[in-house]
Amino acid sequence: MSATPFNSISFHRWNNPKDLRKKKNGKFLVKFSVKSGNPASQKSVRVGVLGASGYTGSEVIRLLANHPQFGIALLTADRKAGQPISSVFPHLGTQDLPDLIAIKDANFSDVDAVFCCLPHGTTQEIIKGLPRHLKIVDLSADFRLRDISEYEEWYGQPHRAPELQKEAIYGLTEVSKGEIKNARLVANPGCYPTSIQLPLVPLIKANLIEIKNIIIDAKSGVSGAGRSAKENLLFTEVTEGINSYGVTRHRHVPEIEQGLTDAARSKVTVSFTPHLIPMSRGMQSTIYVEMAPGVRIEDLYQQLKLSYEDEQFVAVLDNGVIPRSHSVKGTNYCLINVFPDRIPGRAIIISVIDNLVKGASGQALQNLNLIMGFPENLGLHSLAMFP
Ligand SMILES: NC(=O)C1=CN([C@@H]2O[C@H](COP(=O)(O)OP(=O)(O)OC[C@H]3O[C@@H](n4cnc5c(N)ncnc54)[C@H](OP(=O)(O)O)[C@@H]3O)[C@@H](O)[C@H]2O)C=CC1
Ligand SMILES: CC(=O)N[C@@H](CCC(=O)OP(=O)(O)O)C(=O)O
Repeated sequence: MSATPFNSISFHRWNNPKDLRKKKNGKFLVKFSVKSGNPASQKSVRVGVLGASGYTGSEVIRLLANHPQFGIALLTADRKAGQPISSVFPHLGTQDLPDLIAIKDANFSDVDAVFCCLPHGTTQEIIKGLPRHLKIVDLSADFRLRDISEYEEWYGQPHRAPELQKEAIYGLTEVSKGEIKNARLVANPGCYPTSIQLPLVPLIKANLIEIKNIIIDAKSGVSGAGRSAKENLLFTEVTEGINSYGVTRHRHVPEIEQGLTDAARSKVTVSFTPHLIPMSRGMQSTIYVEMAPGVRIEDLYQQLKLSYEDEQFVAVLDNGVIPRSHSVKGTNYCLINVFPDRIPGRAIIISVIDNLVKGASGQALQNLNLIMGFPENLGLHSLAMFP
């Protein structure tokens, strides 16, 4: 186990009422183990996090701190291999966690499942080399597109694991729960596609909106781009401004169209423009649609309410209430609402998520819960950090 900066400090845990009742020489005993967290030895499922030194990997670790069944047995990194996680992410230093190691040095025989939090492109090769007993939730884009020629077109490189692609289940939890439960390899959706498909899929399935002329204007916090250094992500480039990117050709377009086409059973195309905005996390998609003939805004609203009435993590807000990214910060929620456009027959849909939670690590945990046969909400109870 790693040495952390906290070792030298006297840390006290006060969370066990039984211990507070113990007395010695008339004084309460309140000093317990320095480290909290979830050593794998005390949990029923041993989990590895590949890419633990990145944003989504660290978010998986944060969420697992509250998980009653999943313990962390393995953490990997690339450039940061060899370091304790506390030196990469001091906020995780209170957890009793293994040090970061390179994937080539990992022993998977004591691991039941992995979260694969690695860059797309490299992930296919790495997953291809993992032992078959592992359940895998892949957060990258490498197994999301069923058609590998589409992958090659949008990601600019050949698919390196076409056989595994056939096995992968696209993990938009609320839409594919049944398949996810039986999956070995889940392709966790991208953050933009999550925020966009959750409102649109039920409306398209119910034939309430036209499948042409769908316009999506989306905005993401900067953590969406990962932790590695890039010029366009410097503070000076991002602060006090808004930057459109991927205009006309963002790689999430085929993923969004794949999900909407499945819902419509006929080809759907969308106009999609993402933007980088000066906040660390959070995402909003504002979606402009045409309602089908004779459909009213109340019909869209009622359909969404009905579709998600039994879902814990997707909520349709009260009539007229505008979803705000603040309300989902740090949580696995997607908040949605629909509004009548001033132009008759058109509607505006607003959907917000935290890109690192429902858009990545939270949904990944929701999916692994299902794969391992647990309630999907285990470890995902946190409320929003507001403001
Ligand atoms: N950020 C987000 O909001 C979302 C991200 N995703 C996807 O999730 C994946 C991870 O994203 P994110 O956490 O943001 O990325 P980061 O760049 O923050 O982290 C990448 C991680 O992968 C490791 N790594 C990089 N290259 C290699 C390699 N060749 N071999 C082994 N390990 C490697 C890094 O190690 P080291 O630090 O040591 O270099 C680091 O731990 C990506 O595919 C991303 O597209 C999906 C949805 C949302
Ligand atoms: C702000 C930002 O740069 N966001 C990323 C998307 C994050 C995500 O969902 O990435 P994956 O599809 O790789 O999983 C982007 O636009 O490429």
